[in-house]
Amino acid sequence: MTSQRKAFTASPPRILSIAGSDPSGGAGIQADLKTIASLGCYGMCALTALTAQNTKGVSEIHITPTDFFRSQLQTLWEDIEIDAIKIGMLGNREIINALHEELKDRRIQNVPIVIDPVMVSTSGSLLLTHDSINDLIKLLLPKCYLLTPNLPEAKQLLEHAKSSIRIENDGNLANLMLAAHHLTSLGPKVALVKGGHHIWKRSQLEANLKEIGISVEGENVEEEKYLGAEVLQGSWQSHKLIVVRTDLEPYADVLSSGRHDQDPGTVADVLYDSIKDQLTIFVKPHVQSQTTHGTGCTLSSALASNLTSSASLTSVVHTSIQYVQRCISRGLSDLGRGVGPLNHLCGIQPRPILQPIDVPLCDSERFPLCSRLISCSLPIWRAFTQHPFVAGLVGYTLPRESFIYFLKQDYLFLKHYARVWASGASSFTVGSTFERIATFAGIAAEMASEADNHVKICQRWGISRDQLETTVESSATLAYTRYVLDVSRSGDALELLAATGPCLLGYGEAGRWIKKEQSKRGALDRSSEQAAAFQDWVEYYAGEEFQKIVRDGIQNMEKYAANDPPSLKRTANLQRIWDAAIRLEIGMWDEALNTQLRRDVLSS
Ligand SMILES: Cc1ncc(COP(=O)(O)O)c(N)n1
Repeated sequence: MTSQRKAFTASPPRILSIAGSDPSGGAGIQADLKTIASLGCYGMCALTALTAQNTKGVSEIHITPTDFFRSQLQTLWEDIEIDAIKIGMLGNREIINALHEELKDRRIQNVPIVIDPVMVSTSGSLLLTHDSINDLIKLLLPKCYLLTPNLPEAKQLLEHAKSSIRIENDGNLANLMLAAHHLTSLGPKVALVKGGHHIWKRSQLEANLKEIGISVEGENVEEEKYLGAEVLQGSWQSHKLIVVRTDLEPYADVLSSGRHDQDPGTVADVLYDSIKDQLTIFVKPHVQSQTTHGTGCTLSSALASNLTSSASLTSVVHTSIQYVQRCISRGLSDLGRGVGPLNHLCGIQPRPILQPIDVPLCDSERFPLCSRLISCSLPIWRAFTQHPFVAGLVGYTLPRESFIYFLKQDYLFLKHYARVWASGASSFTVGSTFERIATFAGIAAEMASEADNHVKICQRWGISRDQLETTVESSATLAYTRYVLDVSRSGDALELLAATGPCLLGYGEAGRWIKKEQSKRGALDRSSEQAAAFQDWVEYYAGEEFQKIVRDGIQNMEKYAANDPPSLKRTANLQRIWDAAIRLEIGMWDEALNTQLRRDVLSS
C-alpha cells in the first residue's frame, strides 16, 4: 500500500515555512500551512519557537534550542527538494545565526526566500529581541529574494542599517517608495512595503498619486486586461512605476463583506524590484475588519507559494494581496475574544468571479486570457496536469489495464471532439469567416491523427481499431464529450475554445511535465512492452509536433479574445466553462485508475 501510494505521488510545489508556532491557529506556522495548502502547494515547517498565545495576545515564548532547530532543517534538506522558503518569527540572535549557517547548504542555493521581518505581534509582544535586528540585516537579508515589512518595520530596518534615508510614518506614497527602494540595498532583490497601517480617503490617495505624476484618467490609463484591476503606468524619480488598482468599481466587489459606501477607505502597498528597477503601487480597498491576526504571515506564505509559478512578479504579488484581502474580509470574527484570524480556507470555497492572475504556463502579457484561465483554476489545473494517472507514466508504474482503458475511452473521446470542431467549422455565426472554417476543420483533422496514434499504441497489445470502435462509452467520456458538444452548439467561438482549451493545453503540459520528471530520474528501463507503449504516448504529447499545436491553440484563443475583448462578466463565464472542462478531464483519469472496479459493469 505504501509503495503504491508513493509511486502515484505527484508533489505540488513544496514550500517550507521557518517560523514560530501560534497554537490559536491564526498566525505563525499554522497560518502558513493553511495558506500554502489552500493555494495548491505542499507545506512544511521548521519551528523557531513555541509561543503560548490566543486571539488576545502572546503570554509566553519558548525558543527552539539551536541544535534542534538546525536538525529540523538538515533532516529536510537531505530528503526533500524545496521550491520556496518563507521565513517568519525568528525570536533571537542564536536562531538567526543558526539559520544563516543552514542556508549555506548547496541544495537550497537557488530557492527563493521570502522574509517577513516579524518584530512585534499585533497585540504588542516582542517576537524578535532588539539586539537581533543587526544580525537579521547582516546575515539573512543578503540571502533574501523578497522582503515584506510593514512601514514601521521598514523604518526600523533602515535605521538599524544606518541608512541615510529618513522615512516618515505617515503612509505617504513617497515614503513607501523610498523605503522599498532603499531596503533592496540591504540585500533583498525585491521589497514589498506594506502600507496597511495608513487608511486613506480615496480622494486623498488620488491627490497623492497626482502629486507623484500618476493621473487617474487620461492617456496613461491602460485598459484592464483580464487582470482584475486597473493598471496605470508612469515613472517616479527615474524609476518605472506601475499602479495596480483594485479599489475601484467593479474590482472592489471581490470583498463581499466589505463596506459598500462611497469611500470605504483605501490602502496601498509598494513593491520595488531592483532587477527591473521598477516600482509598483498596489492600491486596494480598506477592509473594515477586526480579523487581522496573522495577516503578515499569510501574505508572506502566499507570496512564497505563488512565486513557484512562472507568473510575473507583479501578478504574483497582486494574486497574493488579493488572496489576503479575501481571507480578511471573510475572517473569523467571533472565534475568540480578541483580534480574530483570517479565514485562510475561503480561497478553496467556490471562487468569486474576479480571481487575480498568476501564470504557470504562459506569459501573462502575451497570453492574457490563457494565463488568467489557468491561474484562476490553479489547484484543479495542477490536480489535472499532474494527476496520479500522469504521474504513473513517469516511471511506468501505471497499471497496464488503466492505460488501455484510458486509450479506448480517449479514442471515443477524440471522435466526438472531431465532431465538435467540425460543427464549429460549419456553424454560421457572425464570426464565420473562411479563416475560422479552415482553422476549426484543421483541428478536426488533427484529432484523426491523434486517434491514429492511439491505434498504433493499442496494436502493441493486439487491440484492433475495430475493438476501439466498439468500446462501450464510459460515463466520464459521455459527460465530457457531451458537455463540450453542448457548449459548441449553444456558445460562441471563444466559449468553445474555453471548453476545449484544458484538453489541448493540459495534455501539452502533462507531456512536458512527464519528460521533465523523467529527466530527473536518469536512465529508465524501457525494454518492456508496457514501458515502450507508455513512452510512445509521452513522446507524442511532449513532442514538438503536438507542442506546436498547443502553441497555435493558445495563439488562436488569444486572437479571438483580442478581436473582441470579453467583458468581466463574459470572462467569468469563460472561466466557469474552463473549470468544468478541467473537472471532466480529471474524471476521465480517475475512472481509468479505477478500472478494477468497473470491469464488472463495462464490457471491454
Ligand atoms: C508565531 C507568531 N508569528 C507571527 C506572529 C505575528 O502575527 P500578528 O502580527 O498578526 O500578531 C505571531 N503573533 N505569532
